[in-house]
Amino acid sequence: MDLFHVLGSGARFDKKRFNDDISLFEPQKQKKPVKNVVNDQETQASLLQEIDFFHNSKSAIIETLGKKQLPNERSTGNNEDDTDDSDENEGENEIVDQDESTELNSLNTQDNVKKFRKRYRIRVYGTDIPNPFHSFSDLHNKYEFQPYLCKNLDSAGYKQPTPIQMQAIPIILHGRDVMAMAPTGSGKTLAYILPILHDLNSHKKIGYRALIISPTRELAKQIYIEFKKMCVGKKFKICLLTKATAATQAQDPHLKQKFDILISTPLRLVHAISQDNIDLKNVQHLVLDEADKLLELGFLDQTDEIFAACSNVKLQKYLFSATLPSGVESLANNFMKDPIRIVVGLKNAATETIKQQLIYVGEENGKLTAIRQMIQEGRLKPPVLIFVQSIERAKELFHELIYDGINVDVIHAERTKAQRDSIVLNFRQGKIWVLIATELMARGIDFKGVNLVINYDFPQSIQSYIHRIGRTGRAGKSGEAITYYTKDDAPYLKSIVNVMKDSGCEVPNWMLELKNPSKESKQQLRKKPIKRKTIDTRSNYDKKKIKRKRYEF
Ligand SMILES: Nc1ncnc2c1ncn2[C@@H]1O[C@H](COP(=O)(O)OP(=O)(O)OP(=O)(O)O)[C@@H](O)[C@H]1O
Repeated sequence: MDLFHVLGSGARFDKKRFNDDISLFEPQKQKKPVKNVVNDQETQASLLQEIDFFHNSKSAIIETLGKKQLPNERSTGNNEDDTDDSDENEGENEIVDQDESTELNSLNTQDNVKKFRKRYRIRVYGTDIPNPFHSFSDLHNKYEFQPYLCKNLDSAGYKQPTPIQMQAIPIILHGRDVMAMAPTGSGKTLAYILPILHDLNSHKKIGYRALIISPTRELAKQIYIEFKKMCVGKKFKICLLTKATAATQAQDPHLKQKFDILISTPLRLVHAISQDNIDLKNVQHLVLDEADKLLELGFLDQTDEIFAACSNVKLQKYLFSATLPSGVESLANNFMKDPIRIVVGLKNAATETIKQQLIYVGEENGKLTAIRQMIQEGRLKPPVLIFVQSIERAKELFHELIYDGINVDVIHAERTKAQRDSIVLNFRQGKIWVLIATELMARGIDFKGVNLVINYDFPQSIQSYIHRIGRTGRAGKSGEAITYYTKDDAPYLKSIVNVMKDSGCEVPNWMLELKNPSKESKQQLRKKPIKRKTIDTRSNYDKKKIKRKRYEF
């Protein structure tokens, strides 16, 4: 049976209309190369030069500096840069001539290091900053990475490090705290996994030595899988803290010593700490993935408790996110030790491979009309992620779209864990074409092939916008994001317009001339979403008719 039939069972499809999409799920056909959304050739060439981190380009092997000459590799100067936020994005578009690249890759002078960073749009702030590295083979040559790591990188198809990896890995290896901000889908996970595994060296029976905190269990699971992938050939013991694994460790105190790495959400971990089921005193590496989320009011107390439980004097802390607002950075400075800040690309900006659009839909029901039009015209190219602002609205939208003959599902915090796991898996495998989601799915989740993100409901903050649309356009691929707005959303439009402009999207002049929303109104929106009309476009007669029809089958 062809894969399309298996995946589409139970749904009504117009095979003619969705012919292009069906071919996506046919394994025997070679996928067409993804077209870059940037049309202008010159812009495309320069963008590719900057953002093509995932390209399998030929790399000049860095000159081997012999065995661990760690101190000599550092920059000699102090703060390479230390401007306030408004100036941080200046000079972003300067690109280093490609001819210079081979020379730069040797990174043997501070001038080359500076140019190298500029080329990869890496900015660093702090004192005594270690140099970046250029290719994964440098990790073996310079830092004596064990062969199993190089082998696993190769098996995963990771040929070239991404800019955040180039800079964060050496900094962590030099024992420093890090605050790292890099675009969505740019490989931040691997940027901390590799140096942690290298430093842990091998399995030891002394209890947890690395701890990774993630705001959602879906992301925690994804991180766990990535760790596992990089550990093949090594006997590290990794624990993804769940109700079940916490209970087992509670029953058998010896298990506390068995694991090297712990991955958890804050609430689950705080509960385990309070029950005395987890001992974090040997933790040397603490990662806050999606750090700005974990340092928001809702999570702050829990994060604080976790910090208190990590009492090892040698503890290194790492904050990673695509967005780190200035307030969060100041807060972080209070608990980090002489941290180095890394910013890749523009600060708090969207990934440049995403084509972003703002669409005015008038009233609330204009949104469904717009989606239905896309379905009818065959423009809704799966896989598609649709974000709404509440669980209630996710359910409502699901009950509308389920009757539109598309393979749709919905994910939110009220679904059971088993349902959530199976939805994520089915969406990854292409069994679900359109997934309606709440903010739960906005951060970190790596669905590689998402073609389109629709912000059905206007996001409540810039950070939310950047993370939501960042579910597409990952790992150098192109993607599309559409944000619907109504009259009620109009006062906040300019915030999104600014992000679009900064990430190189074309924006009409009238939008650029809009007024920025005030700080107060932004704060208000962040706290409370706009009140919206229920999503319900069908008459009772239609609903009964549809129900009857389904019953007849
Ligand atoms: N060096 C590399 N070469 C090729 N692909 C890579 C490399 N590093 C990571 N990837 C892939 O890039 C994708 C995105 O990585 P990751 O999920 O770590 O992004 P991220 O920066 O954490 O994004 P987000 O901010 O959305 O959490 C993943 O599919 C990962 O496997």
